[in-house]
Amino acid sequence: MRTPLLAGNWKMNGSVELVEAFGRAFAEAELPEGVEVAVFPPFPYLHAAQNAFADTSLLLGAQSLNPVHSGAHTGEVSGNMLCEFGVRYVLVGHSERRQLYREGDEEVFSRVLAALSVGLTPVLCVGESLEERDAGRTMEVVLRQVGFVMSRLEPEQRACVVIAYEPVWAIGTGRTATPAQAQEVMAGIRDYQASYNRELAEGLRLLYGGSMNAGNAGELLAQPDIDGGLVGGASLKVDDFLAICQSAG
Ligand SMILES: O=C(CO)COP(=O)(O)O
Repeated sequence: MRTPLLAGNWKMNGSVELVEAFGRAFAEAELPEGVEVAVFPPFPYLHAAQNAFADTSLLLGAQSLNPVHSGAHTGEVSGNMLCEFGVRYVLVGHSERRQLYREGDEEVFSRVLAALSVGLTPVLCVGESLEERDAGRTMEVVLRQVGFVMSRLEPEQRACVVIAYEPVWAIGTGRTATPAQAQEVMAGIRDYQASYNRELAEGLRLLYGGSMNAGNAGELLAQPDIDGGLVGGASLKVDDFLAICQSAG
């Protein structure tokens, strides 16, 4: 069935020291069998992470990529460059990028394509604002974000995408979606995919993100349509992140 994925998005946090601490802790840690764990440090730490994680099962993720492969794009990083550092996953469409850097659906789609073209697995982030939830528009917003990308992909490309549902109001606020709220949206995303292709929908990996921590992870991860987590703040503390990974068993 679906392989659970626990993904730690460090955002603009961390240090070489933290990378090394994760390497040491995960080299000794016993993780549940069949669970994938990936850490997404800022770009400058990818090389250190590739070395520090060499003796662990930790996979490497990146937080963004430019849609084009090279050229006059000062300050940007391409998918090819990420691959050189052993990166496997890349976040696309995180709400912070949508809000702070004005990345709209078209932009998100071009980044998903760029990731797929170099063999990276895009983690497509979607989620509604509090205003949208209060207006009863959660499913409409989430399915628009999902559909904009997925409906433009070939079936074999769709099969390579991971989707992370992160309600914007739950990110960094300590206000987690209840397991029932998260499950309802995840099931809605899977049903929507099933309307294209049932088999693809069954294999689609769906992560929950938004104030996930060691205390609430077990209950969230026990939901039938939640296949893992995209963890922000709690992924910066090695013991907390390990505890979350262990609750995926
Ligand atoms: O945005 C997130 C992960 O991408 C979630 O962040 P928090 O876990 O800090 O709420």
